[in-house]
Amino acid sequence: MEKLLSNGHHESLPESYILPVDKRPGLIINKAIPVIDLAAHNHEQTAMQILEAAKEYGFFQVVNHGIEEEVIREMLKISKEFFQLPIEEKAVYFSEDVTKFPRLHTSTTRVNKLEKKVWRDYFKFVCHPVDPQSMDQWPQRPTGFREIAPKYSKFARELGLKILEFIAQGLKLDDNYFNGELSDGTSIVNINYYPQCPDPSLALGLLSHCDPNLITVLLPDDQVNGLQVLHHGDWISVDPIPNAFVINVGHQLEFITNGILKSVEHRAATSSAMSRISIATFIYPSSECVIGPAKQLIDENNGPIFREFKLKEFLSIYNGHIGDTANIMDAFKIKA
Ligand SMILES: O=C(O)CCC(=O)C(=O)O
Ligand SMILES: [Fe+2]
Repeated sequence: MEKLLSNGHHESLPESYILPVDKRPGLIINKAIPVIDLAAHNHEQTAMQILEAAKEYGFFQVVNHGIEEEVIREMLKISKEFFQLPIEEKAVYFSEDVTKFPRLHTSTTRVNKLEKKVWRDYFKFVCHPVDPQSMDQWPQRPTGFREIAPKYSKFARELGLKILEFIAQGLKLDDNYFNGELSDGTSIVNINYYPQCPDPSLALGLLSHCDPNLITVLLPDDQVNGLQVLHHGDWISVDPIPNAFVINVGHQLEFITNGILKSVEHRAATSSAMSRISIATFIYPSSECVIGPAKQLIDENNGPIFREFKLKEFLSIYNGHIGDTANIMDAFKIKA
């Protein structure tokens, strides 16, 4: 079993985590992603705010989203406690098989062509559809994991679907446009754990990437920041707002909106003072559905810029070009 970071003691940064100079976290620009109040009365205005943020930044935070604070607090708590379990207890979830869920893993050199590691352990599980039989493979410890994790992820997924409804309204599509097969694939929750890092200036918790799915609902640690988003060539840091969620556009939403919404590069920096948790809920289209620009967004002045495909084809290209967004998008562009 590859050594988990979360059970090690790290006095200095091992060579295998030291990134080449151009990949290291550098200058951060003092800008912020938009914050959107989901309880505001004027729904049409909220839809427009979401649309503008998703076009300009590919990212925004949402407040007054309706998910109870207690659920959020408990999910962050059990997530931290999970990574603090003794290695023997966690080892049963560790697997090299990427198709296995739930699955615990750490960074590997395999995931990027740099042959460098990133400062992160993670635990992944499927939150939709929930198969009651597979639940007995879920962690029994920390206490409450089996109750809190499904409850939290159901709410997080519903929040994602609600945002998709606003996006559909903003784009003048049918309100239910994203319901059904476009959002009904396997949803995955990824609990990221970034231990205290001996030298955050030389390493990253996650390299720059865009998410492969439709839309992501991210609960960042409320104690320490780490998420950074690329905006017109500048890296900006997302400062956590207690109880807020960060929403980001995945590759599939960029394809379906014919490039109107942007899937934007982001990464996770580490901290020398504290470990950090983030919990990402990824909503995916179903594996059978044909993905491509919405017909309603195409006219004689706006031709389709992406071709149609199925998720399996996308994922094989995405996984073969991890972090190389230009090449991934290019594989689906219609050439003039
Ligand atoms: O840790 C974070 O804030 C970012 C996580 C992320 O980008 C991901 O899991 O895809
Ligand atoms: Fe991501």
